[in-house]
Amino acid sequence: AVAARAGAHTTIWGRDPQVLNAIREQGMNTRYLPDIPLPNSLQADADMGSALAGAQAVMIVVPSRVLRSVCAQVAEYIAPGVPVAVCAKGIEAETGLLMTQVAAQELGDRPVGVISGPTFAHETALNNPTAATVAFPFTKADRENPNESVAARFAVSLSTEAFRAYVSDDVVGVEIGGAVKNVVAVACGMMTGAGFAENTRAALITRGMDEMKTIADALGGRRETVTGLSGAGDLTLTCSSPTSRNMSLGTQLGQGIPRGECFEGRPVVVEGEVNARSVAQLADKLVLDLPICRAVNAILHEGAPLGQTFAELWSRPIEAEPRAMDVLFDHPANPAAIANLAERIS
Ligand SMILES: NC(=O)C1=CN([C@@H]2O[C@H](COP(=O)(O)OP(=O)(O)OC[C@H]3O[C@@H](n4cnc5c(N)ncnc54)[C@H](O)[C@@H]3O)[C@@H](O)[C@H]2O)C=CC1
Ligand SMILES: O=C(CO)COP(=O)(O)O
Repeated sequence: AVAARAGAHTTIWGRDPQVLNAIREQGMNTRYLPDIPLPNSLQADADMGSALAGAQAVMIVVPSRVLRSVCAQVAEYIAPGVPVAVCAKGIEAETGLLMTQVAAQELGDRPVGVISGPTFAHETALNNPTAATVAFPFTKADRENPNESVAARFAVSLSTEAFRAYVSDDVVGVEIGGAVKNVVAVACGMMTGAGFAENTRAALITRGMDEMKTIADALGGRRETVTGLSGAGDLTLTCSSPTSRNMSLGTQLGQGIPRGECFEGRPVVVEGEVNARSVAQLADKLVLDLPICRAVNAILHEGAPLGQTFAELWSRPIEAEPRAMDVLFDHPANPAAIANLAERIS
């Protein structure tokens, strides 16, 4: 919808013919965005071959667990050199690869980048003022003529009076923000569901951002990218709103609702659930200190009790902030404090 509003000839491909018919005939995505009028110029096509015929640019917006298979299909239909922007937020569970790395494996030498930011789908579709970051690797030629870089051309093709796109060359930094903020949002939800409020959430957001910087740094991204739209921006959005599926899952679990009964048993894409495990695996492999992400993984995937795990998180030995202060304190955790807080949470 954003690309069509910006004047690009845009076709959406999908699997559900009913949804595609509704987009074509009623100008509405009746299943995912009911009641939001979409631009008349937006085309919809169930045949990927004809949807992609002559495409000059592609955006892939599917859950992270199916990105690889969708990229493999897309590769059959697009010409060499056609740039692909990945909008999925995640880290592949089996390989630990970022979404652009997965896409690059399937798409050969086509330029691959990412579009990410604080962009709840329904608000974006409503044409509310929204901003996001477009990141592609920059070549020497791009630096000499940035207007012609793939990232800038994507940004221009998406710019409307309400949608503002920023450009970056830090693909890793942008991707880490989008993937890891979901895990932190699950943590924020858990503590909100357990009955705590703004102080707790602000602490988790800030310390979660520190974990995002640690991962970005370890993978070759830039720490300052994490303070931008795709990091701090999306973290703030997702950790502040029940609209977020990640925050909402955490809230339900924090209220003691069993996983199978969350979302009233409906299947809902909660990227942070899968990604908690991917991030914990990365932390093991790269020996990273990521206490919040590890706590979420332990609760979701290792049967750790929510109250005890958060109490242990809060009673860790004191440490420096910022980490760059580079000192270590020797101050053991207090078992009585852990027991007290654990009891209050459960
Ligand atoms: N919904 C949002 O506000 C935002 C979502 N994202 C990211 O976009 C990605 C997709 O999320 P949503 O669109 O919200 O999920 P969704 O569950 O609302 O929709 C996913 C879409 O992917 C399709 N799909 C699922 N499996 C498929 C397959 N094997 N082949 C082809 N299509 C398939 C579904 O039919 C559906 O149309 C996620 O990584 C999410 O984190 C990013 C920014 C905002
Ligand atoms: O990534 C999002 C907004 O930027 C959507 O967040 P949820 O997947 O938690 O709903």
